[in-house]
Amino acid sequence: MSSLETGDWPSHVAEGILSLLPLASTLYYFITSSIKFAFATSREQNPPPSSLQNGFICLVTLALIAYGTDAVLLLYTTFHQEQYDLEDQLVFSLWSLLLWIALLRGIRSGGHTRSFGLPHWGCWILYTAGEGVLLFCSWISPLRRLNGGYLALQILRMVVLILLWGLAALQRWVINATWNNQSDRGETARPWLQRLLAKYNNGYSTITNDSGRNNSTDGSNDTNAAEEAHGPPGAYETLRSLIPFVWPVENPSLQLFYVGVGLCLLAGRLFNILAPIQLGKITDALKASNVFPWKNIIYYVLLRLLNSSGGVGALQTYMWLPLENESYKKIATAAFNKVMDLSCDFHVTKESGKVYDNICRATKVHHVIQPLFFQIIPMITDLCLAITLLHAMFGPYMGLITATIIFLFLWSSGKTISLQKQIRQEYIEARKKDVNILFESITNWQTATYFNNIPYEKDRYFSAVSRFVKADTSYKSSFQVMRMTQSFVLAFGLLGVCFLIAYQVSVGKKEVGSFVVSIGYWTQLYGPLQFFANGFSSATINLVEIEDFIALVNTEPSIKEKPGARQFKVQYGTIRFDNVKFSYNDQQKILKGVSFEARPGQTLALVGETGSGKTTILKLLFRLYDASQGTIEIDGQNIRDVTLQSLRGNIGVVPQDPTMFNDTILNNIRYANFTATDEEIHDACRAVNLHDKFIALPNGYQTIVGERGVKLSGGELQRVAIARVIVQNPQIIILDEATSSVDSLTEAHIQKSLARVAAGKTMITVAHRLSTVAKADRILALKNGEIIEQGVHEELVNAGGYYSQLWKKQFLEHGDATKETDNSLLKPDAPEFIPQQLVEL
Ligand SMILES: Nc1ncnc2c1ncn2[C@@H]1O[C@H](COP(=O)(O)OP(=O)(O)OP(=O)(O)O)[C@@H](O)[C@H]1O
Repeated sequence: MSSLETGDWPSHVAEGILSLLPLASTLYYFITSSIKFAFATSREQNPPPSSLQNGFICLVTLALIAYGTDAVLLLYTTFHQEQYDLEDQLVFSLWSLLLWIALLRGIRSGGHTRSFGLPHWGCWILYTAGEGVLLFCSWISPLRRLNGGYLALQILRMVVLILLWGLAALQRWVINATWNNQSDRGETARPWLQRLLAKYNNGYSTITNDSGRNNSTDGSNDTNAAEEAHGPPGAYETLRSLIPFVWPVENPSLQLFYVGVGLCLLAGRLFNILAPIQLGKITDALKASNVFPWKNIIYYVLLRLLNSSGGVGALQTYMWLPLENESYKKIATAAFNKVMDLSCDFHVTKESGKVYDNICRATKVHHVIQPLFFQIIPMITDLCLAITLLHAMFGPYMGLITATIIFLFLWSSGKTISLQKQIRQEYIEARKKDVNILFESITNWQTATYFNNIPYEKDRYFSAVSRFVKADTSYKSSFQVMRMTQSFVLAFGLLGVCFLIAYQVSVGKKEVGSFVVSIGYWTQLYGPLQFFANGFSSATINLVEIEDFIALVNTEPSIKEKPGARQFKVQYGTIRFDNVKFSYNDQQKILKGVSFEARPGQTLALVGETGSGKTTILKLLFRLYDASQGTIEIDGQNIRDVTLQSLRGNIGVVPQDPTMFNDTILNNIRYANFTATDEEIHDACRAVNLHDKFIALPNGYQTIVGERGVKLSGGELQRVAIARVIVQNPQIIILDEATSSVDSLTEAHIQKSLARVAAGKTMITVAHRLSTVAKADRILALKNGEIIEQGVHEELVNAGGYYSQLWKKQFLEHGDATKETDNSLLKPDAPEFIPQQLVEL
């Protein structure tokens, strides 16, 4: 091979390619694989069929061998034939060898996030073009004519590249055909969110099918299997879902802040380039003469100041703060609103601790965005600039050393990051468990105490904390291992750089200032590289946490309003159930075709053995669930066609187990109607026999009722719940065992008051104590989800059927139950109460 001579343009072109091709390809590969690593999508995770993958591996290995042999031949020629002008070719071969090792590694890890794609194809394009031009130059230029061995290797590389293209085309064709053959394109083409939600189905989220019913139990195994096969959604998809929470769409001035942050980052990069050059100038000036380079020193210090946290750093933080706060506000409210909007099925399966933990972690979304903006993007820019500058200023060997160190660094960091991701997942699981047990045990303190299980709860929490601490330790240890490895790699690189520049200075090729400049750039590389792994890993790791939040906000409530749902207009309050069927899950049918009508001014009672479906009927009426078949109408309006807000606003519910906010009695009752006056609330409490009791308390109506109302007795809680409904004054009233914890005397009083409140309204009441419903206008007796008898009390007792059996049983157990409803049992001086609303009527 001939040395290059001036005036021979093919030689110049070849020289340029030899020096720029590996550099350009490395930069390209570095940038695209970093992006791909972070933003890998599920679809790209499909590995190519293994036979094709093996083909790629063989071809790339062949190219590797060609570059390796080329390098060995060049080294041999350099040292044995003492031909020292082959530096360009040698660096080209060694650098290419390094790059192709990285390409081979990427292909071998196919099937994971770094499966080959854009980074590889881009490099192949560059190399095909570069090697093609090199071959052409060798052919037309006598100065570049290659001897046999080199020519054979160059042709071999060209052939390998052409075959790679052929194989790549085949791979595209095979994969497209495979995808098209997956008739419904199965899980691969399914939006990642659905797959993600499917993953959470077992936990707390639901997916609605066409009928709007929860199908969380069906097919979860299938979706999990698919999830395993295709992996979790890519970070790109997660980040894309975050955009609405991070980008201030409706606030252009905040958008400008983003631009400002970007400009600060750019300025930072510029100062990073200028500072070492300035330092080199100072060193050269000091060495050259006795002149005091004060101007250079001031420029240098100024550059350092501008690039510190007191310069653009401060401005950047100042502009970032409102952006961070804005995204916090959006995320916190989005998560809370979503949890509040989700349907009953979510709330009965959720684990409060996990949901709470999830929302708390989601509000830290800026921990993902921050490293991305402040570390990863500047770091990639810094590294690219550093390689280019070092290569341009100190020659190809310097470029080769830098590239080698960066490859080694990325490889070792990549290994630990993927290991960490798994450890972090375990860490998150352990923390969720820990928080959940904490929540559960504290909430269920009473149960734990009644069953003397406080030591058990303590043990349970201790185990959870221990597991968390163990996971935390392995997580932090993995960080240390990563940092140590990185430090070794960087120290190794520094040694190479120092030797190289010191040699160049010692033989007079470079000025002393160059040594300072090179070390300056190298140390600048050191910082961003270390941040790279930390920032990158914390960003990718935080993304794992953010996925939970994304899953939550994308969970669809199973009970949804129809588009264009009307306002519910209650006229009379006629309720009609027509052949209603329902089940909570596929295993058990709860309602098997229930039909009835409740008319205004009437009280309809639902009785029957426990678990027969009474409460379920009330839940369907309130649209906590949707019937799987049949219709429910109120005044001729299907409850599915009206807005939830307007429907629920017209129905007053006293649930089986009412709960209160940890607030005053007054506020708890006013919760049902924020416009209610104190007097109306007092009247409602008189109706449930509580007024005297409340005013006798030291703080009267201002007494705090404790968490969930624990400071009130069961009977008092039920009565406050009835008072709420009285204050709400709805047209339809639902009472589910509303007076089960109340003594007979008080119950009789409440019944009397309720009868007045319910005048002209529709009331559905569920009761086990049949005396409570004996005076109902119609009684429906339920058994196994079916209405087996209906009529008024006397009819049903005389019929001698199911109701009659229940009645007799209670009669035998408790004596003449009817007597309990006898008004004579009321205190002779019991005040006759007429609620305010009735007075107005
Ligand atoms: N969220 C749920 N998920 C699954 N099954 C449920 C759910 N809620 C209730 N069930 C089941 O549905 C059946 C009917 O429950 P429902 O509460 O309607 O009975 P009930 O007649 O009101 O009983 P009780 O008189 O004891 O209150 C029961 O077997 C119950 O276990």
